[in-house]
Amino acid sequence: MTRPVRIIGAPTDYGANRRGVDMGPSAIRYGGLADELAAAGVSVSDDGDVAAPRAEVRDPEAEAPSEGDAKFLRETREVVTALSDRVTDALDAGETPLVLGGDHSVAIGSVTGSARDADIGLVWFDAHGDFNTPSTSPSGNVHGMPLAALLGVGDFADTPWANADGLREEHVAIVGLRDLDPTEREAINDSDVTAYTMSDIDERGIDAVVDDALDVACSAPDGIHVSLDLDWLDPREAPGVGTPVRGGVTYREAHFALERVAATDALRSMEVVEVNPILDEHNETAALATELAASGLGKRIL
Ligand SMILES: NC(=[NH2+])NCCC[C@H](N)C(=O)O
Ligand SMILES: [Mn+2]
Ligand SMILES: [Mn+2]
Repeated sequence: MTRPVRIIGAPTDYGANRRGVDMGPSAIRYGGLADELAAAGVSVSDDGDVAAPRAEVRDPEAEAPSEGDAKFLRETREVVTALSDRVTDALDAGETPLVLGGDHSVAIGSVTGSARDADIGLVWFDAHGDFNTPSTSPSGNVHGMPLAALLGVGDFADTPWANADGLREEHVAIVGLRDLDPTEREAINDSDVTAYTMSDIDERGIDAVVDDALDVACSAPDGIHVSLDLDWLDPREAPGVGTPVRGGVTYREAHFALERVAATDALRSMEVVEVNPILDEHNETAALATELAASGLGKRIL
C-alpha cells in the first residue's frame, strides 16, 4: 500500500433510526486508528467529519424531518451528498479514502464518490443484504437500503444522488449473508449481484469464498471499494452494533478476509460502518474496526 490514506468521518445515525451509531467515528478514532495505520507503514491524514445536521437542533424554520417509507431520507441525502464529494476529492488527490460510519447509509456517499468517472468493483461484508427499497423495507430504515440505492434497484431507479455511475451488478459481491427480508432475498436473486451466505463460508471456507468475491469485484477495471459492516462478525466479537445476528465470522476469519483485500493491490476506497458505542463493551467493536481497517490497508503480522 503506497497511496496515503485519508480518513473521512460520517457521523450519522439517520439510516439506523437514530440510535447512537453517529458516535462511531469518534469511537473508531479513539480506538487508535491513526496509530494503527502509521504502525502499518501507511501515511495517513484526517479530513475530519462531514456535517451531519442534528435533527434536535435543526432550524425550526426548516422543513420537518422526512418520514414515511424511508425514514430521514432527506437528511441522509444531505450527508451522503457531502460525503460523496469528499471521497472524490481524496481520490483526485491520489489518496485512498477511508470512511468511518455512521450507519450503513453512508455507503451511498462513499460508493457514489468512488464510482464517479470510474468503473469499480464492490465487496460488501455484511450479515445483511441492505437490498431493500422504500416500498419493500419492513423497517423504513435507510441503512437496510444502500446497496439497492447504489444499483438503482426498484424505487431507486433514476435517483441520481444515490445511484453509483460506475458500478455494475456484475462487479458486486456480498459476503457473509445470514439475515434477509423476504423481498430482499427475491431482489438479490433477481439481480446479477454475487451473494455468498454464511453457509457458503461453512461449506467452502473463508479463503475460497473471499477469493471468489474478490475475483468478482476485481473484474472491474478501476479498483474496488470495500464496505465493512461490523455486524458481519459474530456478535461475540462485535457486540457494539445495532442489528446483531448470531453466527457471523470469527475474529481470525475477518482479519484473513481483509488481508486478502490488501493482497489484491486493487483497493481504491473503503469504509467501516455500524459501530455503535452506546451498545459496545469498552469500545471493543470500535477497536476491532480499527484493526480490520489496518489489515485491509496492508498491515501484516510479520
Ligand atoms: N446496515 C444494516 N445494519 N442493515 C440492517 C438492515 C436490517 C433490515 N433488513 C432492514 O432493512 O431494516
Ligand atoms: Mn448489517
Ligand atoms: Mn449493512
